[in-house]
Parts: sequence; C-alpha cells; structure tokens
Amino acid sequence: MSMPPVTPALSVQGLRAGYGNGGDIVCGIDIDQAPETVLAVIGPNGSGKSTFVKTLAGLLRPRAGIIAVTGRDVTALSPARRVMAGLAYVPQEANVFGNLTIRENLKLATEFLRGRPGVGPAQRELVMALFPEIAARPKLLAGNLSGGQRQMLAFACALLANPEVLLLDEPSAGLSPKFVGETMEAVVRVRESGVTVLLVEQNVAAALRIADEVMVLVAGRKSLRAPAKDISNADLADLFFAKAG
Ligand SMILES: Nc1ncnc2c1ncn2[C@@H]1O[C@H](COP(=O)(O)OP(=O)(O)OP(=O)(O)O)[C@@H](O)[C@H]1O
Repeated sequence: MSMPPVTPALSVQGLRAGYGNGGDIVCGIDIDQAPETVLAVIGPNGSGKSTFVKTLAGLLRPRAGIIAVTGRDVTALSPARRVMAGLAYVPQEANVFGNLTIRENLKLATEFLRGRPGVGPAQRELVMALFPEIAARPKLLAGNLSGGQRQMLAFACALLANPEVLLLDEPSAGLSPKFVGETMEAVVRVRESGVTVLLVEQNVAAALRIADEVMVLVAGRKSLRAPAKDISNADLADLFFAKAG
C-alpha cells in the first residue's frame, strides 16, 4: 500500500515579483517544502532572497504565481491575514519595539490574533519554554537586549501566532559568531517544536549546519535545490561564482 502524499507546509508555484516598473527580481520560483523541515535559501548578494521572502510574507504583491500554506492558497491575502493563515514572518531589521519591555512586545504580538487556532496561554507557555532567557526577564526593555537575544524575542513574538510556517530573513545579520551559533540553535528548537522554517541566510556555513534542505538563488532563479548534507563547498563556489562571471 502506498503512503498518501504529504501536503507541503509551504508550496510556491511560478512566483514572480519585482518593484515598480522594474524587471522581475524573483523570476519564477517553485518550491514544495515538507512539514517540520528547515529550508535554507542562500545566494549571492542581490540575488533576490529578501525580495522572495517579502513576497511570501505578503509585503510585495506577486506578478504571477501561487503561494499556499498547508494546502491553502494565501496569494491574495494581506500580510496580517497570512499570519492568521499560519504564515509568520520575522523581518531582518526592526523586528521588535526597542522602547517596550519584553512582556509588552509579547503582549502586542498577540493583540491582532483573535480567532487564530492555538493562540493563547498554552502556546505562550510553549514559546517561553523555547526561549528561557527571554522568559526570565519580562521587564527588560527590548532595546537593551543583545543582538542575539533580540532575535530570540522576535522569534518568540512570531511563534505566539502558532504558525505552520515561519519565515526568517537573515536572523544572523550583524551578530558575532557566538550569537550566530545561538540563533541557529534557536532555529533548530523551533523546528523541533513542529514549525516549518524557511530561513534566508547570508551566512552559508551557519545555514548549512542546521538546514535539512538548501535552495540556492542566483539572479532570482532557483539554481540548486538539494539536501543540505549533499552540498559541497565546491558546488556552492561554482554557483556563486557563475553569477559574478
Ligand atoms: N525596495 C526596492 N526597490 C527597488 N529595488 C529593490 C528594492 N529592494 C531590493 N531591490 C533590488 O532587488 C534586487 C535583489 O535585492 P534583494 O535584497 O532581494 O537581494 P538579496 O539576495 O536579499 O541580497 P542581500 O543578500 O544583499 O540582502 C537588488 O538588485 C536590489 O537592488
């Protein structure tokens, strides 16, 4: 007897996006991502990684294509409605309110989630257990957190929505090596808690260490998709260099 096919947590078909009257920056991307995996999206500077993830989050309207979360088409939904449909997003910058405390940031994150299944005290407890450092200091101003702790708080705020899929845009950007490691460990814990993670990263080595699968984006196109364990540095050098050459 064959197993029934698993519905992808995230499915993207023929996605195209760009800015204003300019050409396409995302030039026709297809992905099916299995539930509870980490897919790392890597590629040279300017290859369209942030544009891709912004389009998934609904901040940029696609010119063509379909985005689905656990089989539900979310392409026409606003960013807020996508969160309600199970697609959460942590932007690269300005992802917490520095002049509010940890507790206030967490409270604000759930303010607009009424009606989303699984949002409530139990989810809050689960998220706090994932980030004990954040849970321990509710009165601390977010602006006084280290870069790594700030990312943890941003992850925690996004996870309060009980998402199926979490989109992370370069969470290691600007962090010292120690904090890069801690942030990547946090991504692993998030995946272990049952969330599917799409991780855009410039730090290729850090991303490869924790990803299940890797997609290499070059000039807005998928130039490679493979299990992380099958990707060699030589493959990557070829792909990244091909763009420059
Ligand atoms: N708001 C914008 N308006 C117009 N063009 C933009 C905008 N944001 C990005 N671009 C252009 O889109 C292209 C891809 O940029 P994007 O930031 O998506 O790439 P990236 O792979 O995330 O790069 P990096 O690794 O440097 O962050 C670049 O040519 C960039 O100049």
